[in-house]
Amino acid sequence: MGSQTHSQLPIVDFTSQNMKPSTGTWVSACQVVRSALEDHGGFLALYDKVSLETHNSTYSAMENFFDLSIESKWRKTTEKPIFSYSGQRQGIPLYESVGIMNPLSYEDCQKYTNVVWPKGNDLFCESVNSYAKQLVELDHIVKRMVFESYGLEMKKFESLLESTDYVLRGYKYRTPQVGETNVGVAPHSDTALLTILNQKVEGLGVKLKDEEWFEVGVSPSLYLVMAGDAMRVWSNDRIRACEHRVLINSMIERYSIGLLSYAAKIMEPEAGLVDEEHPLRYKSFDHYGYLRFFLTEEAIKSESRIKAYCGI
Ligand SMILES: O=C(O)CCC(=O)C(=O)O
Ligand SMILES: [Fe+2]
Repeated sequence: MGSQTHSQLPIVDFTSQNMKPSTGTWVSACQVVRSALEDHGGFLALYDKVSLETHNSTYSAMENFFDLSIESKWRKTTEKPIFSYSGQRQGIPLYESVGIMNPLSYEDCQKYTNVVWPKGNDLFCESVNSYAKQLVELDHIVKRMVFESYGLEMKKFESLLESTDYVLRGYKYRTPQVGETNVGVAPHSDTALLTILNQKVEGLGVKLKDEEWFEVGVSPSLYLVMAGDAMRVWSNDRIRACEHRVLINSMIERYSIGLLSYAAKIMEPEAGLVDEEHPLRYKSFDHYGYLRFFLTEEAIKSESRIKAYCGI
């Protein structure tokens, strides 16, 4: 028996009453969040502000969506270069995902719902809107903690939040047939600033700093918070983009839900994170330009898509 200990993904408890700015709990959590993002690109969050009712109704609403006909799922719901629906993709036959742009706006949820369900679907519309509103607070807290831990001004944090677009994503994986791959999604990093994921069925793994895979648990109040390529640019490579993957090993369909954030305006690497030790690594960054670039041949051939797009 070896005495080798594997590293773990840090877990931060946001349910504590003491998790308020300026408290000791908050200040130490800021350090844990920053080191976890720098080391692994992510961490686990315990967060109980998404009610069980909203959690359950949003998963049901997502199941409802994935049960639709292929034609309904492929209806165009946004002009942005964001996958409104993705499925039947080469190499990942088990995977499907749906994205609702601007889920914090009830009106936009309604517009989305009316395109997909011309007769309406109040459960879908209300659930995704409530889910996003209850979860976005965690996104704000984490970003605030990142700004605080680097000693950056709060007005910079506020201006980042003001120019953020959100997408709520649902994921579904069917079980593999005999002889079929169990890879739900191959290892990758997300293009987003931050992705906050909850899974209803296990399968999500994170590649830690030491190259070990860490399996994320299942609970309505457990979220994986991950930095994406855009956070790497913003932080001038201080923060890693979290490498993750999904394996389907259970005999039931897997569902998960994520809240992803994107920079709505051209973003520069944060000036306060550029110094002699950390020279400027990226040019200015157009997030939607990056999403358009992402599936080009040049991007696919490159060693690192983000470096190929705006690296120095
Ligand atoms: O299914 C999940 O939980 C994550 C899926 C994923 O990583 C992706 O589509 O980018
Ligand atoms: Fe991902």
